[in-house]
Amino acid sequence: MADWIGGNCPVPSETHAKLARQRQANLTKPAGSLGHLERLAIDLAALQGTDRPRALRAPIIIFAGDHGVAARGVSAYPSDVTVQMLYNFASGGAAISVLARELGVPLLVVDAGTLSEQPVPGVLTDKPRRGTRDFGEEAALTPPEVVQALGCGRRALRQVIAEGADLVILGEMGIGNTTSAAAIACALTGRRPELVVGNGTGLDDAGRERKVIVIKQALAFHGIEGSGSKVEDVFSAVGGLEIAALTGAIVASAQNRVPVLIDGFIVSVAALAAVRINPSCRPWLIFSHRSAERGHQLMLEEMDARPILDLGLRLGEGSGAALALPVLRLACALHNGMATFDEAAVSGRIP
Ligand SMILES: O=C(O)c1ccc[n+]([C@@H]2O[C@H](COP(=O)([O-])O)[C@@H](O)[C@H]2O)c1
Ligand SMILES: Cc1cc2nc[nH]c2cc1C
Repeated sequence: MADWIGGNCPVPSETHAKLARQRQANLTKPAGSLGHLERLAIDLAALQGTDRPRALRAPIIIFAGDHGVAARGVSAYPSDVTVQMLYNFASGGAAISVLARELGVPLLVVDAGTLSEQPVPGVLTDKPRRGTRDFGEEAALTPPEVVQALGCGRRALRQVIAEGADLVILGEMGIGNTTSAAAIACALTGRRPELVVGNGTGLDDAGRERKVIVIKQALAFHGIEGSGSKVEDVFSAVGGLEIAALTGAIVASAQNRVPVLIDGFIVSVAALAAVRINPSCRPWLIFSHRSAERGHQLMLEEMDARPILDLGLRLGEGSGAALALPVLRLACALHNGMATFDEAAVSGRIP
């Protein structure tokens, strides 16, 4: 395992959390009436160590990778789509490209392991190999490939936060990656594949059953049933290059005091792996939405997470996280801009 990944993440500032809680209690509204928005502003204040939290600079990183297991008919789309979408991200036509433009935030796309032979213009290439091996018959990745993929995430993260970031948004693209993510989720939690496996890009029920069987057989083949396996062994057996890169980016972000807005099922599985490797990164994670992918709710429960949105999304690309950014921005605006009872000469709660 990469030596840097266990390095402690800073503890959020309890002093600023306390000040933010006091401020929320003094703002001109019934106590607690802004619900989850209050919690978000307080958490951001503690994470950013400030009286005035903000979510203005929120660069997006998308990690892309291909999956050998896709050859087993576990996705509704062919593997070609992964690289084709990289061109779409770069030329501005993908959902996340539109959202990034509307939000005024930069978008970095990283090829962490697609099948592409050539670099895609406008995309950062940092990949140990082209696609994973089919984990139905061999280990998806070697241990050094896992270490390199974790490092890819850290390098991209460092590049992006060097330009300044109040938080980062992480997303992914990879045909077949819900199969890899579900296998990782099963191996880290001991849950049965039936409970974790979803329809991904749109498999029918027969396809989903095939996916369950592929994962069950792979967990047995690699000896990672139950919940006792180490993350590095799980990544090597059934991992994805973009998923390991996400895990590296999540830990590195927390180590660098930058909160991470987590997207859907795949990014949440990468987050669970990050929390298992380095539990001190957990306070730095903000969960943006509940994906329609079966298994996502279990991941959220596993990390005791409460997502901001629940819109039935299952796109990936960081789209759910990007959509939650305006809520975070407005939570900060309310926290910073509302008048207190004293300032507005409004009577407080009857004692
Ligand atoms: O983010 C999610 O919750 C999510 C749920 C289902 C599918 N996806 C996206 O769909 C792709 C993986 O689906 P699949 O069926 O090919 O495994 C990948 O590119 C993901 O970004 C994403
Ligand atoms: C077209 C398409 C776009 C995507 N974006 C993220 N995952 C995706 C999967 C497909 C199939």
